[in-house]
Amino acid sequence: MSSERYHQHFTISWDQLHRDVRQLCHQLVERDFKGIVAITRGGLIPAALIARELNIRLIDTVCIKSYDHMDQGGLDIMKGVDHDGDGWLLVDDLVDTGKTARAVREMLPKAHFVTMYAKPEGRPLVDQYLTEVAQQCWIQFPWDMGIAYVEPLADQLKK
Ligand SMILES: O=P(O)(O)OC[C@H]1O[C@H](OP(=O)(O)OP(=O)(O)O)[C@H](O)[C@@H]1O
Ligand SMILES: O=c1[nH]c(=O)c2nc[nH]c2[nH]1
Ligand SMILES: [Mg+2]
Repeated sequence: MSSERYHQHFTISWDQLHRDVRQLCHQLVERDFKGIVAITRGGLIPAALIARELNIRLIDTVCIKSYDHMDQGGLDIMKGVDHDGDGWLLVDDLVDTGKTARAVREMLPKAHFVTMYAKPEGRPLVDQYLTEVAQQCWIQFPWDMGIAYVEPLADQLKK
């Protein structure tokens, strides 16, 4: 699937992400997890912050790739885990079409699956998420951005 389906950007700063993780953790803190399984690479960042909030030290990964920037290709699963997820917290940054989530759910059917952000197509595949984002929005994460100079509007208009 190609990038043409994304018509808007939903930009998330490091501050916003950190606040969102803490908010999601309020809904998780009463539960007792054996550990976290992070879905690389996007899930690693929220997983590290969640681990700090919930005081979890045991962290494993499912290593999987679906997108080349905005273009979705075939799923490439490089590493799985050797259990069904019972008692584990499964973390990804977002669910979009649900293709990644579906594959990981098959591997870990008993895990409690959370994402920070969820688009409508993929939302039914996760147990919990914090914020819903429109399907046509590309979520722009802070690790994919940098601080850059922006020309004053008046100068831009002179061109
Ligand atoms: O619901 P889907 O349509 O499957 O999309 C969601 C997945 O896509 C992104 O990962 P990506 O494959 O881009 O790899 P990355 O985490 O290494 O950036 C994102 O981190 C999710 O894992
Ligand atoms: O950074 C990202 N933003 C998105 O909206 C998205 N959807 C799938 N994969 C994604 N990666
Ligand atoms: Mg990912």
